[in-house]
Amino acid sequence: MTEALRIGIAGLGTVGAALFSAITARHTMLTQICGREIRIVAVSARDRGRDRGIDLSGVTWFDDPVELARSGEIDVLVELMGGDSDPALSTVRTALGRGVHVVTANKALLARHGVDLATIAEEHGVLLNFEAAVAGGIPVIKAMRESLTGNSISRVYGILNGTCNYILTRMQRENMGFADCLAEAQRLGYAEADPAFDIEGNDTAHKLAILTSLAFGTKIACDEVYIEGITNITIDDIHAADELGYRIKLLGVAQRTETGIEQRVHPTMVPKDSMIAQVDGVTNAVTIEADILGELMLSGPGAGGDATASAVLGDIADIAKSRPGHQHGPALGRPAASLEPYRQAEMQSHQGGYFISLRVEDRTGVFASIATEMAKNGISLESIVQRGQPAAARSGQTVILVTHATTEASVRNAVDGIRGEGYLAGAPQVIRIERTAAG
Ligand SMILES: NC(=O)c1ccc[n+]([C@@H]2O[C@H](COP(=O)([O-])OP(=O)(O)OC[C@H]3O[C@@H](n4cnc5c(N)ncnc54)[C@H](O)[C@@H]3O)[C@@H](O)[C@H]2O)c1
Ligand SMILES: N[C@@H](CCO)C(=O)O
Ligand code: NA
Repeated sequence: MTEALRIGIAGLGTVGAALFSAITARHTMLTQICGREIRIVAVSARDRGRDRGIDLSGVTWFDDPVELARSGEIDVLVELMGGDSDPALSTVRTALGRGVHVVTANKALLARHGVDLATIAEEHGVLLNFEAAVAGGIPVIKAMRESLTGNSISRVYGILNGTCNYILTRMQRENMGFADCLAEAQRLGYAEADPAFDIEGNDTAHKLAILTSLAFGTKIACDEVYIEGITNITIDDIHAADELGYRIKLLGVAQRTETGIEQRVHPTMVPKDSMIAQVDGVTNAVTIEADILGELMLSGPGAGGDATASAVLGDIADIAKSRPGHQHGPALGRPAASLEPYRQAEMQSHQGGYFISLRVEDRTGVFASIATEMAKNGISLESIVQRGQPAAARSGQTVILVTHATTEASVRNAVDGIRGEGYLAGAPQVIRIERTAAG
């Protein structure tokens, strides 16, 4: 039998410890499937003494993950530390540069340095696998990198952050407060080390930027993603959406338009009967619109130790099954040198429907003035309703509008015009509505 595939794991937190357990528990099965043993020979983490519920006797400990990458003891470096700079960056660079395969779950690192790292992997004839980096356990990287080859993709969108979807689901179902939902997501191992990355939308943006590159064959452009997180979404917004027949989800959307590519992350209203509206809790979903295949939707566990470890393990098994000397597929689905420059479409020209909620003072003519501002900007309304204020506010009204398809620029102009009228009693809430596949 071929020699064992020697694994070094840098990072033994939620994902690293789950991966260690999975490989240890399935040792015999993996050997049979891969035709060679997968053996963890070395690890690195910050705190050697911490109880992780795993047996580290028999593996070499490195205080410094870069030393692990340099050690010569390993065939595969598994990076599970996180962060878009050192030590993750130098650990991965060092491993690839020495001809060691890399598996990582680190979307922040790939979003910023993915093209460089893919180039180094190609130069050294090794694999850079990152299934766990986007939508956790869902095999979306494989689908886009391999199964959809030759398709032209027009749009890819989805729920890409388990923490946010978990928070929005519990707020909607149980009226739970935002902070309590977030604390629970952290306890369950879903959130990033700094959960601001989750709730402010950056984590979704990192994943979206990777998907955009795979979908459109362009260089990764994570700084070009328009980002709004979920921190301004209130239970009142969720209830108002519900009454109108919508759910609010944090979506990442990448779409080809006539002027370039739109990459946007924002809370989004989706019809309650759409497939994506039914995706709840930590579950993620990705929809890909492809010309040969048609529409593909993948859904499954998007975060958590075991779900993520499953994707990492699949990537390791692919390396174990590959044979030395065989050409390895490029990390981003095509040779890094052939990735095209990214061309950004302006957010102002985004087209779609909008939900606009305005807290207004009790004044004669307010309703008519709002309707006039909308008409002035060419916005046609699907509905406009007026209701009393939530209990917290003492007086006034809330006016809720749903628009037909219009442009971002028109909506921003109209809302600015309304602001200028002086009757708003709070910040306007604007939530985009996305066209989605029916359930
Ligand atoms: N938790 C999830 O559900 C999930 C899902 C998909 C991807 N990821 C990604 O997987 C990676 C790991 O996530 P996690 O949830 O296991 O994180 P974690 O915070 O639980 O664990 C991180 C591990 O890396 C080690 N580490 C961090 N900085 C280090 C440093 N400077 N030097 C040495 N060791 C260091 C820590 O000691 C710890 O063992 C991140 O990139 C994350 O974005 C996590
Ligand atoms: N914090 C991330 C982990 C999975 O990438 C999430 O909640 O989706
Ligand atoms: Na995945």
